[in-house]
Amino acid sequence: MTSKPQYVIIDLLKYATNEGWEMIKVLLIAPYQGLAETAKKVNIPDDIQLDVTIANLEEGVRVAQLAEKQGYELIISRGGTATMIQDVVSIPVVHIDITGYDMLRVFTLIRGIKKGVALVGFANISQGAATICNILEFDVKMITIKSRDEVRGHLEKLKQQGYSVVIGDVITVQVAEQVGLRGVLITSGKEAVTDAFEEGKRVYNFFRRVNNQFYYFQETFNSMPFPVILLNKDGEIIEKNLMYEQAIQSHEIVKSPTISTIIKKVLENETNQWAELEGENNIYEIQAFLVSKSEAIVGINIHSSVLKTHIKAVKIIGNPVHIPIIGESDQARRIREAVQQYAHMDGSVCIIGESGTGKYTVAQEIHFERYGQDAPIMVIEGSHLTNETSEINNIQSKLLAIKHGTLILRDIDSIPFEIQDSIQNLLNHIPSTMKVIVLAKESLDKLVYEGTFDEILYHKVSKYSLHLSPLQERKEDIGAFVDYFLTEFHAENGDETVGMKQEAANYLMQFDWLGNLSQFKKAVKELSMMTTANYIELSHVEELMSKYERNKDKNERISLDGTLQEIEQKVIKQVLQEEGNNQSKAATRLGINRSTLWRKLKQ
Ligand SMILES: Nc1ncnc2c1ncn2[C@@H]1O[C@H](COP(=O)(O)OP(=O)(O)OP(=O)(O)O)[C@@H](O)[C@H]1O
Repeated sequence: MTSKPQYVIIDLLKYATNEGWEMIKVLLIAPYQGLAETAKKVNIPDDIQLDVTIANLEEGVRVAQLAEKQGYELIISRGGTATMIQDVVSIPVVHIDITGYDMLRVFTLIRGIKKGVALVGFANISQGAATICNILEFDVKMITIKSRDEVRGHLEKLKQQGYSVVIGDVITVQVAEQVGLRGVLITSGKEAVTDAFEEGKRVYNFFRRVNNQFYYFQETFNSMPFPVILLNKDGEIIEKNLMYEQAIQSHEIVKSPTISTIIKKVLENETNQWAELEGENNIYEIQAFLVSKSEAIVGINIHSSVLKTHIKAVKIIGNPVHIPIIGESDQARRIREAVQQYAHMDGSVCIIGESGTGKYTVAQEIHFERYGQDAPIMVIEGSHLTNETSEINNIQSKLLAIKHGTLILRDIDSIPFEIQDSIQNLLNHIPSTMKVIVLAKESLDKLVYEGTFDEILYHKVSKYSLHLSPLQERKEDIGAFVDYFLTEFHAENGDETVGMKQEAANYLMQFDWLGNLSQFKKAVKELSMMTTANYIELSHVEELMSKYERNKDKNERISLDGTLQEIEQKVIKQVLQEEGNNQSKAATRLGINRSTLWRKLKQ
């Protein structure tokens, strides 16, 4: 036995048989010369193309790494060399076991030596050996090691105790020779090598099946038509698909604080999460899902990205929030009741009201009552929809991905007639678990009557309806809205303004607020900015409202739509209104006499 096996690469002995067969390319790395010789003598299965090389421990590892690169599909080796190899290669490694025959052989070899024999090896050797020694009544000291580093210490101690022969694996024999003991190697016989070939075939076939599956998953992952990344709990990328590499140049997505929040939420709640994420120039829509709870891995699909300058027709709100329905008016109470009722009923809801009356807010609240934050809201802006089929398809695929949540379709009354058909089709294929809420400024039945709204779509979207009154019909809520909006600005901007004097609020109530809550909220914001003290005073309101009136006067132009007679009617009515219905004054301004004015009014 050579203490340092020579480094023979790969083609030491070649046993290629059965060309053209689907052969498994196997390399046997023999830690000692005799094993290579044994391999020559066994029948190699037809489907194995075997090469044999001799290399021990570190050298064995180097050979194995090279072999993997050269296309070997399976490695067979023995003892510590096999264990070290399996830690560094990603092809299967089969161990040649030490069998009972091998033990018997070695004990028979040394049967003449009656004393001073020890066996040093890992448990797989020492336990079997102990049984055989007992049966044969051999006096052999058994030492079980857990690591090869222990070998030298044990052998030195054995030497001091007068032992002269040590049985063991390659490493034991090598060290024995170095410390001055006689080493006897437990060799592997033909049976063990034959068994290893059979085991190799079994392991290889299993490995190939698993590998194929992994390959299909890898291919699917890579060919997904949208970017996907897998992240660990610290937000580090552990896998990314090709689309991600091609489409997302910068790392703005992973660096965003939204990502760490969403990862935390997915891991805690074990549910999918949606979010919109703002990059430098783009807005990304992302869906996060749990990949592995135990390893804390979260996947992120990036569904779309649009330039910040582009107005989007679709948006997904992943974390809807609760917005209280403010006020003590009958209308406010009625809305609160309706929210409760509609949230727990299936079927579409149509919310109708002038611009800024709070339709979208009420729709969000219905969602929140129904799902809380457990499901997302998909918002479609009807006024931004175009009749591009890709847009409808995009909405459809997102809806299917969401499955569960609320679809809010804003401004349904402004969807062009030619797209209404596609919308109806979209709603027909919507998952039944989605709640549909549509918002309109005009009554849909009126539009159906006028022929500008599809009747089937109308029936589909308005199982229940809710009308919101303009702000001028619920002026008693103005005070509550002022307080609510001031609190909101306080939280957003750290405003010092904490309230409004009663006379200032009373003054606000005198106006019509044709833009309803949207306009009113803007006015309260402007007032809170004008105020340096804690309370908004009457003087602030007067100043702001006179500015509004001046602008209104400038903007109030009569529309030139209609026939000449209709335009004339509009002019007469406007002048009459401005002159406080005083017909003489109006006639003088219009340059006509009173009877002509009267006749024209009757037309
Ligand atoms: N109950 C409420 N509590 C607090 N704020 C509200 C409430 N209702 C409406 N608002 C605020 O008033 C503004 C207009 O509301 P919202 O967008 O819901 O109205 P809308 O009728 O959907 O408007 P539009 O028809 O113009 O789309 C928003 O800024 C919203 O935050």
